[in-house]
Amino acid sequence: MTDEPSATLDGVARTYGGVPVLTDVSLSVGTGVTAVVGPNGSGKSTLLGVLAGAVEPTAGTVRYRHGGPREGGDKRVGYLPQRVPFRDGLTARETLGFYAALVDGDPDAALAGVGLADAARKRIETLSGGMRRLLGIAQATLGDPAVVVLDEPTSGLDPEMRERAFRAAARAGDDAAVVVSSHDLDLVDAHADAVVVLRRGSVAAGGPRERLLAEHDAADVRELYRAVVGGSPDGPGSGDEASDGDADGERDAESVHVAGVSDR
Ligand SMILES: Nc1ncnc2c1ncn2[C@@H]1O[C@H](COP(=O)(O)OP(=O)(O)OP(=O)(O)O)[C@@H](O)[C@H]1O
Repeated sequence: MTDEPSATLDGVARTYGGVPVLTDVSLSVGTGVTAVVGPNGSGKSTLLGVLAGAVEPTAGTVRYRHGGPREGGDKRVGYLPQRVPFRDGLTARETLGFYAALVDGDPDAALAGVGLADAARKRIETLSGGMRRLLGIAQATLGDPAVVVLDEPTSGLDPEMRERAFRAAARAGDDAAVVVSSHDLDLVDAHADAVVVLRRGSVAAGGPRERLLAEHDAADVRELYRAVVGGSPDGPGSGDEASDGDADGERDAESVHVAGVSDR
């Protein structure tokens, strides 16, 4: 392992139709799991899209240690978008085989890695929502990527499947920089090495989880979130509007190195 970041964003901004969605985001991610949390609409998916090379920033730069998705790097960036259009009719193994052929990956190892080896012959349309998400995580980890970007891999899943999805993400984090957005603060608390709290498109707090908790005198990520954003992502005050005020602007645009490997 090394302290050198796997990916670094510097002054990244993104607007849609002139409306700012990300503003001056600077951060770096390294090996391990970095969780991106924040209210609905705070820019999590946009940030993950930028990291994955699927969304073009309107300002700023993204650098990858091993070369990025558009640079023909020696290690690609794996990406699980919020909605994955897997094709009905194919089995789980056939689906992964298709993606594996694109990146010279091992579909059986990827299936086993997310605990789906026994479901290899099941057709996509017979998989539960949770199994599809796990298959999506397997797809994103094919080909030994240096950076794995998972956009809300647990949304809509039951507690057991959520835990499995995060465990699979954490396993991938042994070798890669795994960046996962989530509203599930308890799982973030249990599995994330580093946390980025987004608020209105800016980094309100970010860094190794233990360090952030100590800095904000928080017992867990839920308390950290409350201290930085106000409310919780799944309760009253979860929206940006509801938490207007005290924290606004104070910590915006902080430049952070989020996945300190030495803090794992
Ligand atoms: N393609 C797009 N065109 C126009 N506006 C967009 C587009 N994508 C995102 N936005 C807007 O940008 C803002 C941030 O969206 P984003 O999906 O990044 O937030 P998020 O934190 O992931 O939200 P959620 O938690 O609800 O998934 C929202 O106001 C959204 O409506």
